[in-house]
Amino acid sequence: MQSGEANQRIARISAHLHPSNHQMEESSILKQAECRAKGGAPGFKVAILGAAGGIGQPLSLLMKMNPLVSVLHLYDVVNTPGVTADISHMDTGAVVKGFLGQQQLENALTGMDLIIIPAGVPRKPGMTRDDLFNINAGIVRTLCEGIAKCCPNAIVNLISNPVNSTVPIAAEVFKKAGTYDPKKLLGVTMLDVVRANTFVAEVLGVDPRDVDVPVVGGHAGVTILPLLSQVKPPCSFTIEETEYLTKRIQDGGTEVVQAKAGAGSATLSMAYAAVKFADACLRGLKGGADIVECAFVSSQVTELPFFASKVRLGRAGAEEIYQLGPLNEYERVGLEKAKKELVESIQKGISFIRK
Ligand SMILES: NC(=O)c1ccc[n+]([C@@H]2O[C@H](COP(=O)([O-])OP(=O)(O)OC[C@H]3O[C@@H](n4cnc5c(N)ncnc54)[C@H](O)[C@@H]3O)[C@@H](O)[C@H]2O)c1
Ligand SMILES: O=C(O)C[C@H](O)C(=O)O
Repeated sequence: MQSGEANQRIARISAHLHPSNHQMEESSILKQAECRAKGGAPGFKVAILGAAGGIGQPLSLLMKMNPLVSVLHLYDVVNTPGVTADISHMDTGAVVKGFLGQQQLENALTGMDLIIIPAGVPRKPGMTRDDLFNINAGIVRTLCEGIAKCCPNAIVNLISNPVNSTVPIAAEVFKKAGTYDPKKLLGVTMLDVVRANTFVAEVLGVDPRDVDVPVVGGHAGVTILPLLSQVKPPCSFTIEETEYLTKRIQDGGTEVVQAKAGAGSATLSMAYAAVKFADACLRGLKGGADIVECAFVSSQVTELPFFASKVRLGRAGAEEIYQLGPLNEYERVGLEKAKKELVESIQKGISFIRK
């Protein structure tokens, strides 16, 4: 080998092993990923925005393991070189590519089928999710402006809190850009369902994988409304069990925030829930039948413009939104409380963009 050629090779390997933030675009990691992506296995292209965070990292890991994903774009304003280098070594099919900072957002988004957004600050003890509004509303707006421009047909899974307001914010951004498709904007409430399945299974003494609890309304405190009268397999609860379960499911996020004592909110169970939901969206995109999950979507199930309920996921996104079904008296009272808070959170999100 000529010495010039050898030096170039060494330089390439060195860039691969030690990509600095500034080298993100040029590093050989990304060049290799591009090469493989061209000839890669068929599958969906997924971007995670906020990929270096507490949720973002385990979510990126789990999406790299998903056989439906062929290309995985990891975007954040910090630390994506390290996360990308690390995850790209996993011997699974998806080709991983990292993007750092606002100037690389458009490249991160272009061509994507599904965007998952866990970007934003988490709660500390004593805070409500609404206390995150001032910071996270602006982050979600910027990211959604990018989506409207670069991948207006992508399905969006929005995790950033307060979901009851960030989903209306995203809808308004898309409306303003003329790209809004209500079927494709889904607020992720899957963690409430995951928790509800777990806690109900504990009370019943059964395997949580055999339990299905619909959780409707929204994603904050009393807006989280588990429909315990509709649990599958059919079962009944005493009033004490109903009160215990409803409160535990509604306060599940706070339980984790307090246990983490200032170090953030749920990340690992959230990454699990986000992947469960994203996988359902991808199976829907692929044309799978009978894929039904709960999500916070544009809705006519109640008089509110957005509401979480069971939706059927298909090629177009949330293709069908199911009615709530028969509620008992306890749930009817809970529904009224949920709607009272939801209407304000939704309006706050809408006003943030329309103001
Ligand atoms: N929907 C749910 O069920 C649910 C569950 C848990 C957490 N959350 C919410 O998810 C969000 C993230 O939580 P976390 O624990 O991962 O927080 P985190 O602080 O650990 O990570 C957030 C990441 O977002 C990144 N970020 C900040 N601004 C950004 C921008 N403009 N563009 C791209 N990335 C940006 C940060 O750099 C960071 O890496 C919080 O708002 C939290 O409340 C929602
Ligand atoms: O509770 C939080 O702040 C995070 C998230 O919404 C959750 O439910 O865990």
